[in-house]
Amino acid sequence: MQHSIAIIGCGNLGLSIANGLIKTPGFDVSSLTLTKRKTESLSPLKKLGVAISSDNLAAAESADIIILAVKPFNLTEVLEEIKPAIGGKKQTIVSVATGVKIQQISGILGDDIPIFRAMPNIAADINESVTCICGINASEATEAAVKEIFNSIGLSITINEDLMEAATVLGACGIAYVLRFMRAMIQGGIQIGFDAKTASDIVNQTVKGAAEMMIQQPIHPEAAIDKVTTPKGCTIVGLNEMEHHGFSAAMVKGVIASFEKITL
Ligand SMILES: NC(=O)C1=CN([C@@H]2O[C@H](COP(=O)(O)OP(=O)(O)OC[C@H]3O[C@@H](n4cnc5c(N)ncnc54)[C@H](OP(=O)(O)O)[C@@H]3O)[C@@H](O)[C@H]2O)C=CC1
Ligand SMILES: O=C(O)[C@@H]1CCC=N1
Repeated sequence: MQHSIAIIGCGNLGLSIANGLIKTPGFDVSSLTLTKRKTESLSPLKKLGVAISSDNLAAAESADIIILAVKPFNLTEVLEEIKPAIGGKKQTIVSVATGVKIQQISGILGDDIPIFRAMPNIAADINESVTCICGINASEATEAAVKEIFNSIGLSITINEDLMEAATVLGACGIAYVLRFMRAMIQGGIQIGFDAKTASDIVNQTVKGAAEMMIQQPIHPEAAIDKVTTPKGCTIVGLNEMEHHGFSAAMVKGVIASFEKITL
């Protein structure tokens, strides 16, 4: 039986998760409730049969699995608001809030509640997220149900909670890093002669091909790069010029800066 799911705080990420769930073959849209305070932006989903509400407590009461997708600074008030609904039928809580520990959530809701942290990214919208997950107090069946949700919107990976901030950087911030890289490559493509649309088409498929190749043939990226870099050729000249300008160093330093922003 499909679990009923409430997504509380349906903004950028919550909506991506909702869209991914709705696109999942066999997903029963009537099992999904989405909340936010101003619900107008969710009206297209209402037409699909999804329940839309600004009543977090009622949404929590009616759901088996409650995904909390508000900003970290809104989480405490939302937890206090839904607390009366939690505990009786032992709903499962899944927080995607950056940097908020399970202990902070159980401190409000209770020590015996199944609580997960999940870190998806906005590619959930097209069922291509990666979602790192950790949790407490969950039965095998409950954990399987949570993983089923995130596997339906991409790939889920179970990790220890102490890696959750690193997972946020690599998977959730990571999609923005990749998009910035793509933008730069498109800009380069325009400078050497393509119109923006053609440059984007070439870059999109090139990045998709590189990612798909690493997924299907998981070798070290540098081993694949060796296959492209003709001695004295144009690829190595371009790569070396990028490194002279700090390409890899900039990426590593950016990853660390994001990590420090969450952890320090
Ligand atoms: N964006 C991303 O790529 C990622 C975000 N995250 C995390 O996900 C969470 C959401 O981020 P994001 O989607 O970007 O943020 P958004 O601001 O886009 O979404 C949060 C939503 O919560 C709603 N909201 C605020 N207060 C309440 C409330 N009391 N009750 C119900 N809804 C409320 C807001 O809508 P309204 O004002 O109408 O209520 C808003 O649309 C954050 O904790 C973030 O750290 C994690 C990974 C990736
Ligand atoms: O930038 C942020 O704070 C959130 C967390 C990961 C993605 N967006």
